[in-house]
Amino acid sequence: MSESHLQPSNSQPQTFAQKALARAAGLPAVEIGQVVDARPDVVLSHDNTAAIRRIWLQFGQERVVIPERLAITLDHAVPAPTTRHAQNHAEVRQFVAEQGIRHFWEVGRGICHQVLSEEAIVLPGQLILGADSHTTHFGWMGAFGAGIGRSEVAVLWATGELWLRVPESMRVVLEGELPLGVTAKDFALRLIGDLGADGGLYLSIEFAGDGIQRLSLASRMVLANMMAEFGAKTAYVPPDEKTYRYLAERLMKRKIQDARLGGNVEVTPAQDLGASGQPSIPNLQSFIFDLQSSALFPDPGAEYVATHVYRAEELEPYVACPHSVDNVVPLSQIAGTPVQQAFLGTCTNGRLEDIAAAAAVVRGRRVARGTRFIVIPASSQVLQAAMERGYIQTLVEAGAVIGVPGCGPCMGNHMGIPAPNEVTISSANRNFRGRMGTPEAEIYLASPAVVAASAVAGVIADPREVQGEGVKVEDED
Ligand SMILES: CC(C)[C@H](C(=O)O)[C@@H](O)C(=O)O
Ligand code: SF4
Repeated sequence: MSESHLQPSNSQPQTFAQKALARAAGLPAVEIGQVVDARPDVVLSHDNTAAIRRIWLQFGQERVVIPERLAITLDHAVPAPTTRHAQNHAEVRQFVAEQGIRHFWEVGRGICHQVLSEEAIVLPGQLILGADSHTTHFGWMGAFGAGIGRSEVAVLWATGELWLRVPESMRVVLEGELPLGVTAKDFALRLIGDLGADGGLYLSIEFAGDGIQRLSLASRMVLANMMAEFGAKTAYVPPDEKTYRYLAERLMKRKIQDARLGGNVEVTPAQDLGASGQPSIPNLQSFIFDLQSSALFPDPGAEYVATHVYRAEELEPYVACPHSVDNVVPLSQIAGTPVQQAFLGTCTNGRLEDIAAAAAVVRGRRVARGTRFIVIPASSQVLQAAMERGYIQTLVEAGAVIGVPGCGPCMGNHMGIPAPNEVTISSANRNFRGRMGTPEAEIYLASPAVVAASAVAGVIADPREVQGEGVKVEDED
């Protein structure tokens, strides 16, 4: 039952979370703490779709009510490593076919959060609820993304709506420019280290400041993604021209492809390809304009539980030590720790700029004897772009192993499970005991450049020292 009668006046300053949930609930405005019935624009699930289906079947429904809003990827254990996984995938495919789900991506396309971003399935100001804790990811574009449980997803399939409490918000400001070799991952680790893994519990983390706007889109994804490890309900980065352009290009491409495939998506002639076969600029502009109009921004004077301000120049590379993401120390304190495995990938740090950073570090070097370097691009598009730019060749020449786009060993499914007592340095977001399989393994979390530097050094290492002059990687957005 919603409490929508508790409507505040529209004129009070609102946080992003208030605005986004008011929109999703079809209300003019909502109070912090109010419970609303929200209708998400997108409902995400992945390999766990089959398990959700078993819950949903108990409702006795034959058709999900919002098939067009479902987005499903196979990414967590792909290609299927065991018969059990293969059976699970088969069930997911059957569900997709039976329910006529258009937004489905097969094994190898990539990790759900990356794929939905690349396909512009979610747009600024929208609400995405996903059966995956890192659905906070979509804050990179100014969408409200939140992880929910499997039964909640089953309820959404059945009814199209779910109650949510409007969270309180925390404002996190980054001022200035990150020094060479210091990344969004380091900033996220520093924040979580300072305030604890529950420092953002059920909060909406609103990023702000010129330091945030300077970040590449890929780096903004790192921040929003990592906020799941801060206990946050959602995260928000204000969208800008870069965001709109990225999404507009992809949205336009997808709509045109859908129309060509004979789908029921309406594409007006104005949105079709120009005579050259290339999308013409005015059409792209119209998509950009639509995205700008749907974007939501917090009002000045909105209510925050706290504001934390960081000066980018004062940050340095950090590492989260075993066995918790808030066990954070400066890299310099832990450098020299031997590692048997270095893992670069995941929805946190498996993008082109991450692979570029790693390639820049290992170019002309070899992975240390006694250390494996596993690189898994977050998506097939990332893999392709990394091949075109020669990064994959550089990494393979250095002795890295390239895996199929997907989650890989991130949660201990396959493709790089450590042995007991081994140490892994990873670009992922979680390092709790047993995360990659055995509870006896140790996991350190760091930025891609640190992971790559450690792979060639065989010990946790500073990329700025391995590289000599530091690692300057161009913005790849
Ligand atoms: C399997 C899935 C439900 C899980 C999550 O919710 O995050 C996974 O993606 C993870 O990172 O642990
Ligand atoms: S890459 Fe890791 S954190 Fe991201 S969705 Fe997959 S298992 Fe979860």
